[in-house]
Amino acid sequence: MKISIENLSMTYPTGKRALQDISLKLESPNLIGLLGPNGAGKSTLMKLLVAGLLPTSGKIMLDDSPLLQDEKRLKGSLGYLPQSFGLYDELTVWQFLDYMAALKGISDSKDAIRKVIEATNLTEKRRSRIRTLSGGQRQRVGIAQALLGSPDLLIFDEPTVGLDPEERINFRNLFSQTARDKIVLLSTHIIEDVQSVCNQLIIINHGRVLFSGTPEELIALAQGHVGIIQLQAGQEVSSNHHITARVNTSQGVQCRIVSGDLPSFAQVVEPTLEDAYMYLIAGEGMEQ
Ligand SMILES: Nc1ncnc2c1ncn2[C@@H]1O[C@H](COP(=O)(O)OP(=O)(O)OP(=O)(O)O)[C@@H](O)[C@H]1O
Repeated sequence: MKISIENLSMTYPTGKRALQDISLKLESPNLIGLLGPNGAGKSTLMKLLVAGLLPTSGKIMLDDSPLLQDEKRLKGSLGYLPQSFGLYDELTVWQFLDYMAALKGISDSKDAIRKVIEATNLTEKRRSRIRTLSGGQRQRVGIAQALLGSPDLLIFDEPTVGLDPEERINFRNLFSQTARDKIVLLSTHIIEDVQSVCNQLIIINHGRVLFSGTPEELIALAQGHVGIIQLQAGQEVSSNHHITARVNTSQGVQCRIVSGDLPSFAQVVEPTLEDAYMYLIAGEGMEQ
């Protein structure tokens, strides 16, 4: 599967320009992390990709036909976990997934449900009513319904919200396995979620694409722009630099900073993915 996003813009009826002239190519197999601060436009992009919203201008091509012309095909090959997902509280996990399987037109639903229940570690909870589940378990049910029928395109809007660290690791592994022959696009605020598993990262801010490439390419952008400085009592970091960590030591305060222009006394260090992300996002307001 190949998705081509061409000059896509979205302005809400309120006049809010959520996306501005976005062009991107997504190809399977690929696990893609969509990163950006609150309000950057991530959910809007995802809703446009699942034809839940119509763009103001531009288009999305699914293989070689326009997405909106081929909505039926899209629905058959799509798994989507929206950011807020209404579950039917009185149904059991199995009943809910059975209902979702029927909506998706899956014929061998028993087998399909069993597979996603196992993948999301819900076997013990399959007969529990959804209202009795914890936040993390409910999130797992949301992920399970998206996986039903093994769709070629999976879109997860903040799938790891509400999951504890162990569950987050399990899900990272699950996304990575799932993406072996599919496109999985996941949005998150948590860099660790994408660090070890995504082969493509897309960073958006203020409705524009700031970066699309591999994690290594993102890190390379920040080379020479991350350093450690030691502050004496009463000394402050200039507002041109962005602090990513601050540790109190016996000699004073040690700060890790990212900056377009590191001070000469900074000890230059290798950037992490988080540093590189901060460099890119904060860079819009930094002196270069
Ligand atoms: N239905 C809507 N009507 C008007 N404005 C909207 C609507 N939905 C989103 N917006 C605005 O569009 C911008 C992008 O929102 P969007 O939800 O796509 O961002 P996001 O990156 O997903 O943010 P978050 O990480 O907080 O979920 C924001 O300024 C938001 O307030």
